[in-house]
Amino acid sequence: MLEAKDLTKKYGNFTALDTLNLSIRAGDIFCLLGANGAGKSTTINLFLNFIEPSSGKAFVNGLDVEKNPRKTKQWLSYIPENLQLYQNMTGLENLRFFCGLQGGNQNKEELEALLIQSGLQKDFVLKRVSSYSKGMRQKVGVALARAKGAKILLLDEPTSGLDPKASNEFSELLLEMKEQKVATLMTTHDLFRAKDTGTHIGIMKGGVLVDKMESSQVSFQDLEQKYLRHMHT
Ligand SMILES: Nc1ncnc2c1ncn2[C@@H]1O[C@H](COP(=O)(O)OP(=O)(O)OP(=O)(O)O)[C@@H](O)[C@H]1O
Repeated sequence: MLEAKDLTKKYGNFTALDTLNLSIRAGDIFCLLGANGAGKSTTINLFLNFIEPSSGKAFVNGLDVEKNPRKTKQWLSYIPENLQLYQNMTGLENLRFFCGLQGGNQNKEELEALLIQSGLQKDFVLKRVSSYSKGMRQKVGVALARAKGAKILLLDEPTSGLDPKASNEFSELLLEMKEQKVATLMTTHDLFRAKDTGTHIGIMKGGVLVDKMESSQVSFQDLEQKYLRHMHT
């Protein structure tokens, strides 16, 4: 579970995130929308303890991330917009390497199965990552999250630049993980994906969470209108 309590980040006089209050439970997919510079990545970075809050707190499974950085990171998996993998290594070698860093000891067959379950085509498992599309690299990221058994996913614009099919495949993976009670926080500019995949949607503007809704309670048209109204006021 992820929780923000009055979470605030300031850079000098500038407030990047303003008293955010948010709760994301097991099985939730919370999609955070907002214009460039709205504070979405700042939110993710605070949960990851990459940056310190100016005030307020970020909690992972009830633990303050500032006070328990190692413990809380163990529960999280983070997939950034551009996942950095070793280009000269295969998907399988990358997965083995990064799982090793996480303390994992899966064998070759288990790692291969994780990649295939995460949607990577079998004939790419042993190909160098330099030949992968962005969608394929993201699937390695999902495999890594699965290998870790992470119950919380932090995703920063994971589908930006993916074609609709690849983006849809990524959504399918998120929905599978939702069934396994994974809690997901995903930033995105894709209103359609937010409505289609998210259980909850938040709209951020100027560091403030200006709107929050259950996606089942709004139509796509309503969401689009709400979003545009917030951006124009
Ligand atoms: N180290 C920093 N120093 C000063 N300002 C910063 C710093 N990091 C981020 N900001 C500012 O904080 C604000 C929020 O940035 P953030 O990256 O959270 O936006 P975002 O909603 O993720 O945007 P995008 O959609 O472009 O990724 C921006 O105005 C950004 O310029």
